[in-house]
Amino acid sequence: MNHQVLTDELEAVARSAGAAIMDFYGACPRVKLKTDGSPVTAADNAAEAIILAALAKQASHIAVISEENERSHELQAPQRFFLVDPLDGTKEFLKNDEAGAFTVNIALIEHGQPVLGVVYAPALDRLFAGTVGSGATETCKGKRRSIAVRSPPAEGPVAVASCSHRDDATERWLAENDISDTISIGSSLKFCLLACGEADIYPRFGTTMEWDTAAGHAVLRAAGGHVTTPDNKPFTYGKPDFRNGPFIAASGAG
Ligand SMILES: Nc1ncnc2c1ncn2[C@@H]1O[C@H](COP(=O)(O)O)[C@@H](OP(=O)(O)O)[C@H]1O
Ligand SMILES: [Mg+2]
Repeated sequence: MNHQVLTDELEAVARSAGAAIMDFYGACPRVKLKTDGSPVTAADNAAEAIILAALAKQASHIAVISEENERSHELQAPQRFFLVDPLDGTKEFLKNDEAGAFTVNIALIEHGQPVLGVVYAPALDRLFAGTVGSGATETCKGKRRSIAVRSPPAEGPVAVASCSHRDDATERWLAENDISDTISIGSSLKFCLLACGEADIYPRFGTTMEWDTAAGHAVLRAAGGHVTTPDNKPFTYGKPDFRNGPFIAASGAG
């Protein structure tokens, strides 16, 4: 299937998953703690079931690595696979505040790089989609527009950073790079703010898994940005246990 057609189909899947999440939003769903200490709720599981059923129907020949399906994490990464985080920013979801910074994430990886992805923030009704080579879009309140990264403003770049998982290494990096303007926001929306020209750089030194970053990374690539390791090496997917190392996401082409 053509990548752009697949992206369009995944937008609809992400919307269905987001609608299922919103059924639980504000309703204090029961929280379980996973072995890594991170929370999971019935909303994560409901969204994942919708996405996995849709992928099994539309692209059954492609392997799926999904956050809440722990058996999938034991797979040896093939050359082509989906990465799914049905509810990224679970801590923000549970806060139930006006920021609404939680997302549904679906990405396709080919040869270690994300080639397409969708990120949907149902509480904000912002849906980002990117197909590398064809561009990126944001659909908000029924209106779709093309998006692209911006050149950093003359007064200096604006950074984005995690809200719930800030760490000393990130603070040091921001200080060393003289970046004082930082937006704290949960979930993969950080990549999307770079992709749509609302921010310029996203340094991440704390823990993330590949499903946390793949879809946002795809949207950012499609919008003209890039992600590298802090020492400027390629940031690839299909790593052991699907665990990421530190990275810098930026608006410039790399
Ligand atoms: N100590 C930790 N152990 C495991 N995962 C962590 C973690 N700290 C952060 N994460 C990951 O960071 C994601 C949230 O990123 P952010 O802080 O940018 O919102 C979480 O996604 P989930 O909410 O899907 O579990 C989780 O996968
Ligand atoms: Mg996540």
